[in-house]
Amino acid sequence: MTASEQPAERVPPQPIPLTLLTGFLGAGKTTLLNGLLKDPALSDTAVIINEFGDIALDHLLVEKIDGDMMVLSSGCLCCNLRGDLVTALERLLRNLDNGRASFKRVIVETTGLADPAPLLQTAMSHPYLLMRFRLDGVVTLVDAINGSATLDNHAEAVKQAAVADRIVLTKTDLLDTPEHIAARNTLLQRLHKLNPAATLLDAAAGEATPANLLGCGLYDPSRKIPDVSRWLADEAIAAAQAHDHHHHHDVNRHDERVRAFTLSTERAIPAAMLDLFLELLRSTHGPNLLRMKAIVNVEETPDRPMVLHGVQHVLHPAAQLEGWPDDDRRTRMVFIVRDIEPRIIRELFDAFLGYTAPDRPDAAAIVDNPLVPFGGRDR
Ligand SMILES: Nc1nc2c(ncn2[C@@H]2O[C@H](COP(=O)(O)OP(=O)(O)OP(=O)(O)O)[C@@H](O)[C@H]2O)c(=O)[nH]1
Repeated sequence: MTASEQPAERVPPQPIPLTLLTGFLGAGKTTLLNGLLKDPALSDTAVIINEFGDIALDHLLVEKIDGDMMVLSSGCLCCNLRGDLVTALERLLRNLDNGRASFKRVIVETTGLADPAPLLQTAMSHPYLLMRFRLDGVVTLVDAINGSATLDNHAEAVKQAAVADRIVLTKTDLLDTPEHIAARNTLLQRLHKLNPAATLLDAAAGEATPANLLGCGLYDPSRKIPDVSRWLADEAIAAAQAHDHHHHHDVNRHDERVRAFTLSTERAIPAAMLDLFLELLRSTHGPNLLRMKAIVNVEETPDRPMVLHGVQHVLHPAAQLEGWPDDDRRTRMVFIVRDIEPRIIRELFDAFLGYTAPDRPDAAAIVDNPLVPFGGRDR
């Protein structure tokens, strides 16, 4: 056998960098991802999106240009999600190895409710994944408007900030009063205390570039506050226990207080009705409306659906799409709420669409008197 006939020595493939993109509900993860994916530096990127609840909309809203994309709709943030992530990463590798996909980097966008510790623990300890991927960094987005309230109320948000290599402050362009600016400075101090080693970047200032976000180097928990190592150790124990623990999770339920649900209708909605419905919702339930995402068939523009985003009391300006992303032309509104009974919002929606029951007020009655029985807290 001549040298040229020798079987080529198998060189193990270079581990693929994997970035975890996290941040609380509505912080701006998909917006940032869309921007990043347009950059030629990220043309070879596979994306895994994890959405909370059983109806996923994000995959319709990510303007993916090429490469692989997977959506994991999984509400369970312990064993199921861990397993789903492993399965999704393995599937990507299979596609890569048999030539069905070609990518050099993976970005995992977590749900805003994700506790990052189990995901990190999985990425850092699963034997096969460790061989093929290297955790390149955790990028956490923090909304400058809602960030402080979110840190006060949601332990997941604190963990997301504490484990980050890069913290990106979003929505600083919306800070237009001296009080807002002061609140932003307090938030920055708080984030620095939570995670002194993370680089803080401002999205609106154009700092969230691929060069600043990617290539963080191997993930190093020892550079984080001591809690992070403890969380990861706790997760290692939880992962071991999960082998013996297969329980059924309601994918629309996060905990006792937080849940997701969807409203949908075939009926086109008049723009004025939609505005009234959203305003009433925002003014009545504001802070407990953790997230609202919708694609809406507006009566006046049936071929150009409206995309809506609500984050706590902030209703972002609506965007109009050039066309429907797929054949499904129904209005779909996904809500993630805290301490609100889905029935309350569903009945309000029905009233605005004219689906009233004999014992319930219609839209006019609600608008004339917003204290009719829709507004209450009902856990
Ligand atoms: N003004 C402003 N709006 C932003 C910024 N980043 C995101 N948004 C808006 O915030 C809303 C939510 O953004 P998304 O990117 O969908 O947030 P997300 O974190 O992916 O949301 P979830 O997946 O539900 O957790 C959208 O209306 C965005 O246009 C920003 O820096 N400035």
